[in-house]
Amino acid sequence: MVTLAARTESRSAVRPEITAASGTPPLISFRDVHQVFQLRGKRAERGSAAGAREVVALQGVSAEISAGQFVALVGASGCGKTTMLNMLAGLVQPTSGEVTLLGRAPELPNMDIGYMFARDALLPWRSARKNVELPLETRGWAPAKRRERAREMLDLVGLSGRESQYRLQLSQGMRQRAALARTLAPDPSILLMDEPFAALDARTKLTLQAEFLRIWEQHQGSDTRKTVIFVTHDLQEAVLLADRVIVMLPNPGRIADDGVVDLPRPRAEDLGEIQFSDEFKRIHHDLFERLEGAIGDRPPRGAS
Ligand SMILES: Nc1ncnc2c1ncn2[C@@H]1O[C@H](COP(=O)(O)OP(=O)(O)OP(=O)(O)O)[C@@H](O)[C@H]1O
Repeated sequence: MVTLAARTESRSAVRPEITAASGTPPLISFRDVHQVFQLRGKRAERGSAAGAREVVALQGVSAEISAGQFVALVGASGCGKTTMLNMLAGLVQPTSGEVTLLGRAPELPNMDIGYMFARDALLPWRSARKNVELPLETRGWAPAKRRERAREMLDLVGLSGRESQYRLQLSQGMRQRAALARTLAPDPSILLMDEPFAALDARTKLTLQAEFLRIWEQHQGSDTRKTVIFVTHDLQEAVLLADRVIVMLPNPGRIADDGVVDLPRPRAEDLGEIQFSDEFKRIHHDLFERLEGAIGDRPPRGAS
């Protein structure tokens, strides 16, 4: 059943199935979060010409995310998606409001978090294997254990045989695979993914989406399932991968819609077909309408 139910107006009452069980604090909580960045230097000069020396990156953002949920943050450039990830990573403190991870303000560094970016960010002077070993080094793993884990992870993402190659010798798709292996290697329980597949061609993107989902869905229904916050511009990608889609709007950055995607799981093996299914099209269309409605500052068609 399609249940893109929780709309802007009812955002404070997030649907019961996506809130934590009563008595259990949510893993992640944003409470009335505002983020204002002061512009300096040339940006401020440009801004002042337009009458603004600051950017309201987030305004009144509230959301709760339970452990094990796969949440997509979707929206146009500048609506504050990366800022939300950076807050969870402890890189940005909110101007006002509260962000908590297991009831506490996020701290830096947090070894339970894996952060993956749109561009691979592989260190060019390190081989693929050495890149994957990097987060294990910072966590103090012994060299032999690191090597073994890196090989295992590169194998998992289809890069066995490429261990000793460097960034320049790898295609963009291979670099993203290596970056995915590096993110997953220390087995973090929370994955912050900032447009991880945006730089890929459509075919490679679908392959990597499926491989990532296969790895994530292995732990389906167990306590070890990772919580994923997945930033994307691509509504289709959001519906295909996530359990829940939070749609954001810019100027100021805010949540426009927040709903559950009730497509069956596991999906990894059928992603190619799912995107052509009637159910997928219906959810995608519904979300698109809601987004258009929010952009136009008018209720979407069919809303009462
Ligand atoms: N450190 C900073 N200093 C000043 N402005 C910032 C800073 N970080 C973000 N911003 C501004 O805040 C707004 C939100 O930025 P953010 O990167 O979170 O958006 P986004 O939705 O992730 O955008 P994109 O999809 O383009 O990555 C933008 O206008 C951006 O220019």
